[in-house]
Amino acid sequence: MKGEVISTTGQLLGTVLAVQANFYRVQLEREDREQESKKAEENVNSDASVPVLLCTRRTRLKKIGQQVMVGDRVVVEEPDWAGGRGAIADVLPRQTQLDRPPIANTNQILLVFAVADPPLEPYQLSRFLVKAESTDLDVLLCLNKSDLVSPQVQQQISDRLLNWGYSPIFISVQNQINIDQAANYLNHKITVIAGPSGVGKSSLINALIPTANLRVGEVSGKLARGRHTTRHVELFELPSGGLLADTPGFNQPDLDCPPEELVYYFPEARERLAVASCRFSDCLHRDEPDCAVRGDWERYQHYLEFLDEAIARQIQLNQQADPESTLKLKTKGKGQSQYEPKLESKKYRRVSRRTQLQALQDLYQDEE
Ligand SMILES: Nc1nc2c(ncn2[C@@H]2O[C@H](COP(=O)(O)OP(=O)(O)OP(=O)(O)O)[C@@H](O)[C@H]2O)c(=O)[nH]1
Ligand SMILES: [Zn+2]
Repeated sequence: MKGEVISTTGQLLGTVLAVQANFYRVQLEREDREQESKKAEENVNSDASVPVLLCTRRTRLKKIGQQVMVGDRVVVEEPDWAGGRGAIADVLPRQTQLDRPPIANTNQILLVFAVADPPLEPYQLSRFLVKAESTDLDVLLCLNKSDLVSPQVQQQISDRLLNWGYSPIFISVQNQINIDQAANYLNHKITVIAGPSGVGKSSLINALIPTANLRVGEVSGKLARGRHTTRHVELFELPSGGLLADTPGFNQPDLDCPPEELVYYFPEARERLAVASCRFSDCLHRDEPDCAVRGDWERYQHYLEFLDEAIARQIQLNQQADPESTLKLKTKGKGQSQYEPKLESKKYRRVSRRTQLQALQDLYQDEE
């Protein structure tokens, strides 16, 4: 039986597309939809094409504090086919979890940049790439507006990015170039789309999903704000299967990974470390002797700059977590305070490592 593939117990499984107040829009998995349309056939009033149920969360889940996120695969009970309602009874274990935007089970990040208008800035691109790599998800790179540059220029860009460890797909939403090729990479996956403003993200989503109807060419103004908040996340269904997250426009992503991890977010540096090791295991690849990473690769300068930033950030975090290295300010009563020795100095404690999958969060900042 087909249904057995996804559920051995005959449960209804679905994916949460959006969260609206206390309701969850759940798209049933294909096999279930066959069942559903069978049921719908039996019911004269129902619409056989409705694949989505508006669901509540069972009290039991609330009691155990089980959150339901967009992207979650859930067990749906008591489907009311005619009314399009149901109840979420369980959440399947998450494969991945992004915090900003909050999406479970994301497979990959699709970075969109333009080859021109706005011009392709290597440093900015590098930053987005490093941030995306730090999520540990697969990273896809699409370069839009290829209609604006010659094939020779495209080749130059392509050669350069190959040295960075990437094979970009050149697309033109305007001239419908390579859109199908890009779409192929999104099949049956949950993809988060990201990239700077004006590169054509909305245009691309509209080209991939004509029913999405996103506004194009709107400078992030007041109208756009409602949609562009991290709190509102929505997954759009791709016609050939797969889900795409429409995400807010965002600023320069912060690089907040621990400094010692940064190097792994450069594929070309990873390659060096795969074949050789640095003399010191805690090498930050600056001026340490016998470093396997330091060298004449193009983005080494980017690495050094991002490293400074990551170190500065870590120092700042340490200070926030521990403003006095050995003394703690204790407030007593009304405005009285005194320093007390700490029982345990946190001075040398490493900043707790954030889940890598949360690292994208600074990509998506509320525009407020
Ligand atoms: N020449 C050319 N222009 C394009 C192409 N794709 C999109 N554009 C134009 O680029 C501008 C920005 O497109 P959007 O889709 O709004 O860009 P966005 O990335 O969603 O921008 P934000 O919403 O600010 O993040 C619009 O004027 C589009 O018409 C393309 O392939 N070629
Ligand atoms: Zn090194």
